[in-house]
This record gives sequence, structure tokens and C-alpha cells, in this order.
Amino acid sequence: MEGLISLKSSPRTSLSSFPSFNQPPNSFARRFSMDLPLRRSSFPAIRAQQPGTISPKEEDEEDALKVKEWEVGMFQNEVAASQGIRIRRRPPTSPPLHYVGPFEFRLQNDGNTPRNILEEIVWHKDTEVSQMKERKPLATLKKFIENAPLTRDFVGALKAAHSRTGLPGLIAEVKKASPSRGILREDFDPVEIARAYEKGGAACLSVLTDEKFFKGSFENLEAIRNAGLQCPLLCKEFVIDAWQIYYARIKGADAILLIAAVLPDLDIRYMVKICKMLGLAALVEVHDEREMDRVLGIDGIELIGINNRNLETFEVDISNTKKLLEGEHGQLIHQKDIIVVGESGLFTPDHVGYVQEAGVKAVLVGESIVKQSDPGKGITGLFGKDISL
Ligand SMILES: O=C(O)c1ccccc1NCC(=O)[C@H](O)[C@H](O)COP(=O)(O)O
Repeated sequence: MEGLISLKSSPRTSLSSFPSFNQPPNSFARRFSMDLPLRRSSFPAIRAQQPGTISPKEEDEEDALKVKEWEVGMFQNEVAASQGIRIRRRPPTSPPLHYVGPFEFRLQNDGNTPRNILEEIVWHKDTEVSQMKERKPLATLKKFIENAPLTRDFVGALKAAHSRTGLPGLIAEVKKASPSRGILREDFDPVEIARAYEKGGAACLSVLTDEKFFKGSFENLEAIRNAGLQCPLLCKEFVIDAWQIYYARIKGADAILLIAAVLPDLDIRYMVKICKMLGLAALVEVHDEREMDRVLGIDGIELIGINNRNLETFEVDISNTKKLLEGEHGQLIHQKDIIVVGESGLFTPDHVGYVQEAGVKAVLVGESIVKQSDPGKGITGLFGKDISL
């Protein structure tokens, strides 16, 4: 439990740190939870051979905490990997100086640089969120939430739009830039774009809040929320910590994105519950069959997004939506009355028709509409008809 204490002050103070301890022990967990004290005391020779590295008591304890923290981080990544999650969380530090764990393990986790863009985003988020949490601790956010206005029914708005038009309900994305496409729109006025989307028939809006990679912001979300629009708002973030859900709620979100490629099952379970508690809808995003399996095994999910974009490689293939809705997955989704959102790479009425045929009742679209001089007219172009009527 010593590790948990040290985690409280680390960038990793997220829900995800805690559930990991509740996972059934695997070989790694057993190895590390049982033999750490043994390992540290069983190599006195190594420690004694390095003059100047033998610390006084406090230094030794601090060192032990660092070792433990690093191991917990690695354990967390191992739990995630056992669920097929390739995205690693940022190691709190590189292996501590006196680390005497298995050489091959150290070697395997040596990489202190992210392996792909999604990992890079997640590692950056770790740092960003830990700084934001210091400025606004959870207890402060909870006080604000007591007085926050009620949320609006995100899922209800999508269902209503679908029944009204017979077409997938549109979540229109307020997106200035992306890692794959760069700047999408130079003259970017988030509130004007949001207004044009609502006028053009969008059921809901998605607002990117990540600054570094998407040039979005929570100020944009707040400004759109305060502009008097009706559309419920999705906070499009890379959530790695429950703190972000509370923050999004305060900034005006009605729904939030949870990405299965980043979050282990237990985190998704907890986070979905937190969303319910706060009156938010959770859009749980998957990209492959394994993620779909995992998410369908979690109770209480009302909304699943199938991303046609591989967030590690940027490859976009809209047949991914069809593939993931075939067979048992499709049946289970139907039984559970889950609304599926087709996400990314949708540019034409044919694309929308294709994913609708595959079974989606909603679509999430950014690039193709945000780039139009009138994004509202962009919606008409996307659907091949005016859906505002
Ligand atoms: O869009 C990206 O380049 C991207 C890169 C890394 C992680 C996420 C990314 N995009 C998030 C999305 O999935 C899209 O913003 C959303 O589905 C809309 O896609 P599109 O209509 O293709 O703009």
C-alpha cells in the first residue's frame, strides 16, 4: 500500500491507479508485490559497492517510494496490455537509479519516448492534468458542481434527430486542427461555427478541448455553452483521470468521450458510473473488435462510438464501422439498445448512407463540415439534403 501513498502526489493520481490493484493478480503483480522488500535487501553487495549511493534513512525511504511508484506504473501498463491496450501510460520516471528488478523487464520498458501519436497525447495529458489538478483540486470542483446548471439529454437528442429525419443524428465537431490534418480552418470562431451547425440541423455538438494537438480549449466549450444554443455538448478530450470528467461538467459538457484504446475496463466502469452520477452521457469509443468485446462486457453503456480512424496510424477506413457491427456484436448492441455513433472520415451522403446501412443511428463529423465556408451548408452537403427542417 506504500505505493498508493506515493501515487497521491504523482501525475498518475487517477482512478486508473487504484483499480489496477483490484485486478486479479497476474505473474507480474505477484512478483512485484511479494518480492520487492526481499529484492531490496537481497542485494546489499551491489548497494555497498557503490560508495556514495548508500543513502541515509530518509533518502533510502524516498528511493524506495520512487522504486515502488515506478513499479506501480509498470504494473498498470501490464494490466492494460493484458486487455490488449497498446497505449502505455507515461512512466513516472525512468527506472530508479538503484532499481534491481529483472534486467529483461527493465530493458523491455526502457522506452522513455511515446511510440505513436495517441501515446504522445496521453503522456502529455498526464502532465497537463496533474498540473491542472494542483490548481483546482477535486474538492473545489465538487463545490462548483453543486451549483452547476442541469445537463441536457445528449442521447435523447440523438434519438429524437434520428426519428425526426430518418437519418443518423449528427454530432457536429467544432475542430480547428488535428494531428493528422493540421489546421482545418484558419478563421476559427467556435461560437459562430457552433451556431451554424445548430442552424444546419446538428443534434449535438462535439467540442475539442485539447490545446496542444487540436488547438481546442475548455474556454471554447464554456463559450459555446454560454451562447444560448440548444444542442447538447460532447467534451472531446483524452480522459485518463476522473478529475477531467468533473472539470468537463463544470465547463458545460453534457457528455464526455472515453477511449477504450487508452482506458482499462475497470477505469471505464468507474468513469461511466461517475458520468451517470454527474448527469453526463459517456460516449465510449472503440476502434477494433477486441475493444468492442471489452466495452460490450461493461454494464450501463448507452452510447458506443466506432472510430474509423486508427488513432495510432491515422489510417481511415469507413468499412471499420460495418466490420464491427457484423454478427454477434451487432446482435448484442441491438439487445442492449445501445446507440452506435459512426466516427471519422465521413464526407458524402454515400458515406453517411453506408454507415447507416451498417447500423449506426448517429454520426460524428468534423473535417468535412468545419472546412466549409458555411459549416451549416456543409451539413446539407454531407447528408445530401437539408436536415434542419
Ligand atoms: O483527427 C485526428 O487526426 C486524430 C488524431 C489522433 C487522435 C484523435 C484524432 N481525431 C479525433 C477524431 O476521432 C475525430 O476528430 C472525429 O471522429 C471527427 O473525425 P473527422 O470527421 O474525420 O474530422
